[in-house]
Amino acid sequence: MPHLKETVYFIVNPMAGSGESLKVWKKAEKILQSKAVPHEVFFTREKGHALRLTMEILSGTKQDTRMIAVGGDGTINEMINGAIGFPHAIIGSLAAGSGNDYVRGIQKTESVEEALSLFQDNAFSAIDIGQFETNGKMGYFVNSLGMGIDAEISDEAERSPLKKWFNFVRAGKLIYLFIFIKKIVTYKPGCMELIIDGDRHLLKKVWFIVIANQSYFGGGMKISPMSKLDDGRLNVIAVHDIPLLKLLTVFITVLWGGHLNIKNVDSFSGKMIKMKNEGSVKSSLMGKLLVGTK
Ligand SMILES: Nc1ncnc2c1ncn2[C@@H]1O[C@H](COP(=O)(O)OP(=O)(O)OP(=O)(O)O)[C@@H](O)[C@H]1O
Repeated sequence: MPHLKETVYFIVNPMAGSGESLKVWKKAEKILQSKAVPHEVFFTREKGHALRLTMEILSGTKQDTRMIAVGGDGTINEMINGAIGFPHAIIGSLAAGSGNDYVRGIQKTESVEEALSLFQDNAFSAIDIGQFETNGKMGYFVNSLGMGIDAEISDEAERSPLKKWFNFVRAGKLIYLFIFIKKIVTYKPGCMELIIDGDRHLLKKVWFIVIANQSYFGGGMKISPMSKLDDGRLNVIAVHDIPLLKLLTVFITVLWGGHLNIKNVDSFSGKMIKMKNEGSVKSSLMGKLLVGTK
């Protein structure tokens, strides 16, 4: 375990939460200075930079190294992908994005003070990490990955110029709801083949399937309340064959996890999951990563 005298590395995404991250960093910096915590800070310049910085820092040492993202789920996701293959990486995040599902579900605190104290108190746990393969691309995740309307919503939210506006009025999460309402009219649910640890499930009219390693997705929706961070399994939630009105109730009840009582919402769990429609995603449990948790 690292000693308090060892440098803590911060990677700040100045664009996360439409600039909110810089305010979060200023607050964190004051706390670090007041407690004389040795630290170094790097500011990301573009997409992919947090991943490269993480690899560079970790390849320069073999000692346990604490690295903290100051950003949202995109930033911590890049850092996790950069930390793969470095067993001395200890990763954490300060909530500074618009969704912040990582800090909500994994670190279990969105407070800057509490998050920093986790790292000072060496409050770390090893959590499961998922690996995925799609269209020849390989990557890693600790939150979730999805196929269907959910993936299209996340993708559009990420690219939407409206995200900045929603963040500006401090309603960052509403971007997902806004795009969902737009998509629900145009989305055509299709058949999906799901193979979980060798068992095949053929699902008709699939609206979305989420493979979750932790409870939250989409900026605070409790998609997978039964997910456990260290149980060595991934959870699968599939919403299919559902009338439109009932689908709307899924998107309301998912806020507290009540959607699992709806007949057309199925849940599974396993270690190796394959999803196939026009594209395909293969996902499996990969190993463990040490992160700060309450
Ligand atoms: N300097 C930069 N300029 C533009 N984009 C950047 C820069 N640095 C990082 N990025 C990209 O910004 C994107 C958004 O960051 P991030 O996901 O952390 O914030 P967010 O979208 O506000 O939060 P959340 O994902 O929790 O909703 C990431 O995909 C990241 O790669």
